[in-house]
Amino acid sequence: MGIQINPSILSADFANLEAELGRIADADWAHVDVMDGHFVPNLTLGLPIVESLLKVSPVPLDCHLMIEQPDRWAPAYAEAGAQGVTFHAEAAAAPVRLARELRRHGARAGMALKPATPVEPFVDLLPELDMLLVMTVEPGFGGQSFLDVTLPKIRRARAAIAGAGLDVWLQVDGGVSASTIERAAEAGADVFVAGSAVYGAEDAAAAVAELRAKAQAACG
Ligand SMILES: O=C(CO)[C@@H](O)[C@H](O)COP(=O)(O)O
Repeated sequence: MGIQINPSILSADFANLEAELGRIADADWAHVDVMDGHFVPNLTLGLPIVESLLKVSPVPLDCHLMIEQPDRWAPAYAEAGAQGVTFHAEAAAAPVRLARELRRHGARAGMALKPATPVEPFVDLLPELDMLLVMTVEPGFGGQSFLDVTLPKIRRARAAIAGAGLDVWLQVDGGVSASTIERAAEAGADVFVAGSAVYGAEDAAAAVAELRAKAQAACG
C-alpha cells in the first residue's frame, strides 16, 4: 500500500466536521479518536457521530478506540461500516477474538500499544491483525511532542512484521509533523496519523502532501 497519511480529526473544528473532512480529501484515511474519559483522561465522540461521519466522509474512517472494554464496544463500529477499527492491547480481554470479530464485520483490525507497552508479547498475534499502532505520545490529547523513545519499538515492530512475512500496516500516532515524520518512517512506520500538523495548517492538502513527500523520501 505504501506510505499513508491519516489526519486526525481530533484537531478539527468539531462544529463543522463534514467541512473539515472535505479539507482532507487528498489524505488516505481520516483518523477518528474515540475517547471514553476512563481509558484516557479525555472524552471525545462515540458511535452515533461515527455513523454520521461515515455518511459524509470522502475518505475511509480509521477509528482509534481509546476506551475500556473494547471487546464489548468495538464490534459495533465495524458493524456500522467503519473501514478500520483499532483497539488498545492494554484494554482488550481477548484480542484475538476481538480482531477476528472486527474482520468478520468487514473492518481492518488494528491493535494499539501505548508508549510503555512492549511489542514482544504481541508478536505472535500479528497474523490476526491488519495494522499495529505504536503510539508516539501518551494517548489522550493532540498537540503533544513526538516521543523519540518509541523509535526502537517501531524498529522492532517492523522487524517482527517483516520477519513473519506479513502485510501488517505499522501506524504511528502522536506528534507526527514535518520535522518528525522522517524519523518515524526511517524506523519502519508506513501509516502516519497527524492532527495538529494538518488541521493547524492553513492549507490542509498542502500539509498532507508535504508529510507524504517527507515520509516517501525517508523510505528511499
Ligand atoms: O490519538 C491521539 C492522541 O491520543 C492522536 O490521534 C492525536 O489526535 C494526534 O494529534 P497530534 O499529536 O498529531 O496533534
